[in-house]
Amino acid sequence: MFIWQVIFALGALLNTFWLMDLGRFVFGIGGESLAVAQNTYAVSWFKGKELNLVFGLQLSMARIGSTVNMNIMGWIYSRVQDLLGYTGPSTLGLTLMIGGITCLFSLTCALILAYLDKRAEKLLCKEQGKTGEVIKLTDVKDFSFSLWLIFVICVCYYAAVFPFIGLGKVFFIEKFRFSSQEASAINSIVYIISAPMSPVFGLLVDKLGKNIIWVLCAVITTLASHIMLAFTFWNPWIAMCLLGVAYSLLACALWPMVAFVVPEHQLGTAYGFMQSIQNLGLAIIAIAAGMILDTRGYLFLEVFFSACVCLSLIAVVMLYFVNHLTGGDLNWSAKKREKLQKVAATE
Ligand SMILES: C[C@H](N)C(=O)N[C@@H](CCCCN)C(=O)O
Repeated sequence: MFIWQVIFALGALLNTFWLMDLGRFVFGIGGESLAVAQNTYAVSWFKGKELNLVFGLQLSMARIGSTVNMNIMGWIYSRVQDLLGYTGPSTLGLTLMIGGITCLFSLTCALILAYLDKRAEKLLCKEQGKTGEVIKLTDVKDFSFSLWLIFVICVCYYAAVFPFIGLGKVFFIEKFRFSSQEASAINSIVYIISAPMSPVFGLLVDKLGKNIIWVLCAVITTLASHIMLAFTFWNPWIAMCLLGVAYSLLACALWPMVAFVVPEHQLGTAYGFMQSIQNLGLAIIAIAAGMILDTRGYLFLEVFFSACVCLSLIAVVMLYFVNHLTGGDLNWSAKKREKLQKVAATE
């Protein structure tokens, strides 16, 4: 990602748009692979401990990053412009190079993590505990129905959050007559809420367990928020704050569930699939949402997003029953999980 951020910035410096496109394309592949690795690391180190909190903290860091980026890049661009005395490709290129410093920091952290992970593996003799099972893409055919339901919840839920935020600014300007600045502020509130709230919710889910119930609460709250935005003229800050809280709760409770339904050696494949399906869904839905907006307007768009959340709700309810009927541990309380973990350790 660091290398391709530099290539992206070089593309701007040289005023070569195709090079910028290429840089972003590979950067995107790297970014999602990084997220898969992060999730897998988190599970392998924290399953049975503070896993939901760790996911909450990851999300919080990512959201602090997005918020800082949204607010600081414009300022850096102006400073570079003042320094060079003109606007244009070199100003943009230099600004993007400066932005790349965060990728360098990320790379340094990844190298330190790799070293610590290797060292811990040796100290804890983790190699000996390995089952020798080989990772194959064909593992997909062994994925349980519960895992596929988690994928459906993920794609349908995120479809009503990320593409909505993408079109949100114009929505608030058109429907609520907000100024451009007010619309930007309300549109970023979801990410701003998620930065402090995600670790809090992560801790709560760790202490209480019952992941499916939390996901259910988050999906219902999100549906209420979209319905408010679609059919009422109530102050939209209420709906957007609700959406921010619901989104933070969902992300803390949903992603760790994968660890309960797949064996450890298939975790990377499962998270990789979850993100591929999520991104495919987001790409299709972002195009569909844009078309609906152009041809039918904002009411239809909000109804469309509400329908996506409804599909996600159906999948959560199905997951609840499938998990119950198959004796799955997705909805166990934290106490029960701890008790069974102790029993397993003594056996
Ligand atoms: C970036 C990825 N496609 C994604 O959707 N991430 C989730 C959270 C993933 C859990 C923490 N690694 C998000 O809500 O941003």
